[in-house]
Amino acid sequence: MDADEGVEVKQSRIPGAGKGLFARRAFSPGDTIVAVDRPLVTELEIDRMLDTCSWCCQREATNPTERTMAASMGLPSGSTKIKSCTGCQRVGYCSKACQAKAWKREHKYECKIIGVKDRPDLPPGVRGAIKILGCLKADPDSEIVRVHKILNLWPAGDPKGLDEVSTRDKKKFDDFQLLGHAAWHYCGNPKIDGLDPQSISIGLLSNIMNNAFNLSSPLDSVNLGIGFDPLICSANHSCDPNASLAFNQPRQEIRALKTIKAGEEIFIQYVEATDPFNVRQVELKDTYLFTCQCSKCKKGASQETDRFLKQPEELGPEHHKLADKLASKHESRLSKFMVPGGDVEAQRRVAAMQAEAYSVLENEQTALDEVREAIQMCISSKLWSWARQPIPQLCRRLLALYIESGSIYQTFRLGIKLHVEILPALYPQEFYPDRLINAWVVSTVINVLCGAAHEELYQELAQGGLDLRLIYFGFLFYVHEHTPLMFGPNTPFGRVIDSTYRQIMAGVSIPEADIKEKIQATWPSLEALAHNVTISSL
Ligand SMILES: C[S@@+](CC[C@H](N)C(=O)[O-])C[C@H]1O[C@@H](n2cnc3c(N)ncnc32)[C@H](O)[C@@H]1O
Repeated sequence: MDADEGVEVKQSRIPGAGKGLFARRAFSPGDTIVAVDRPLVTELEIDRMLDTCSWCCQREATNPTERTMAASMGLPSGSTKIKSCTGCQRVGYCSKACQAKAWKREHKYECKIIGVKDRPDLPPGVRGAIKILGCLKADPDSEIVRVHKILNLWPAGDPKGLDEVSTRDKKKFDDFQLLGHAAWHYCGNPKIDGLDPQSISIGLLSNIMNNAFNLSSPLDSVNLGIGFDPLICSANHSCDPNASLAFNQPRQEIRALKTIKAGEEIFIQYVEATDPFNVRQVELKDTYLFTCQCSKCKKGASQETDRFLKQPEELGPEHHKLADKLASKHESRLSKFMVPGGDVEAQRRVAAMQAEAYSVLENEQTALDEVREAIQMCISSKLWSWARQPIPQLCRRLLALYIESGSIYQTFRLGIKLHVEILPALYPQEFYPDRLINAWVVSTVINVLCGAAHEELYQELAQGGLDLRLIYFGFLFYVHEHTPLMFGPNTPFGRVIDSTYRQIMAGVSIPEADIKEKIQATWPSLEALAHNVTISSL
């Protein structure tokens, strides 16, 4: 049975959620539920159009330091060369094969449009709509089915959907209308039998933009662009998802996180499912315009994700002044961060601290010190545990900033804390993408620490009972064992992990089982190291 024969689209059991994706057979954790060779629409961010392949979305590391580093690690970004299209010079490809596939499928419909001299770069949704309209204009008979599939999704597929967008977010609706018309206009106002141009242009744009998912690679921390596909996008959201998206450049998959029985609905997460109830609800409403009715949200703010270590009234008086100042700073959006339990004043104070921590997270340009201070503020209040959001997300941001600033030892320590203490508390599956990606990062950092330049540190850790080489094997085995379940073996990520594993194991004479036994023995030292990463030593 093909992967997408294992599912069907029908009415969701969540009230008001429209249609959803359902399993037609049972799936085990790690199984591929749906796979498409490439999402129907993949559009790069404007900043990525010249350094990333417009067909497979593989990025070229253009910065010389990053390129050397990526090449030494065997990462595709270290060997990729993007050549721009000689026609438009606005997009590029990593190979002739990708260019040929893109031309045949879509680029021939946009090349002249986006290539007009001095025309500003068009946003991803408009470029996606131009290509779809181009295909439809060139071949109405075969493309009409596909267009109907797109227009069948919420909001355009629901008689009240577009009205709802217009009522809930007029600005968004107006933007979609304008951009939809722009795409229609750029394509030469095609007339298509049976379809009203007005509704098809706004319908295409809104369905792409309302339902798009982010495209990123586990080997690259950069946001590449957006993807949209009628089948993948039929999956509804749950804050307790049983499946997850995996992008294998350009193959898009939905993989099972849990055991799924035949007949069960498939749910993915549109926003971070471990965020507190109010944060999830507001984000889903603001971005996707719906009130989440999933099984977890039905229980309100009473779940593990909402719990603090203490009641809001127990916030120490030394934090009151800061919290009151933050309450004024975040007054206009405090309701998004209101916390359960306690009296109103105490709730307000903790909500203000929560608002501050999330605003640091939301700002993509935040400096390293600000992220560290936000973590320190929450942990020192003794209300947040390390596994209570947004601490885990802030820790991952801090990790990325440590890497950027070349702080190898700090990256190593925080990466271990994430691996041992924080991520397992949030995501029970060992193959969960965030756990795998963190473990891969830690393994590469340990590899650097095992080099001659860090001999002193290596010896110091060895004296404390931590054999870094052994720990390196532990992380390598972990990623090698679990990557096939989330990303598959013959994929960009799977191939890098497998070739690293083979290269390393070729020079090892001790049987893998013996190494694993030794790794087991070092686990308590690793736990101690994770435990010793405190707010003062971050
Ligand atoms: C990507 S589409 C999913 C397919 C959609 N249900 C349909 O009928 O076309 C996203 C839309 O589905 C609905 N939806 C998804 N998850 C939901 C949930 N947990 N609760 C309520 N509505 C949901 C919302 O209208 C959302 O904007």
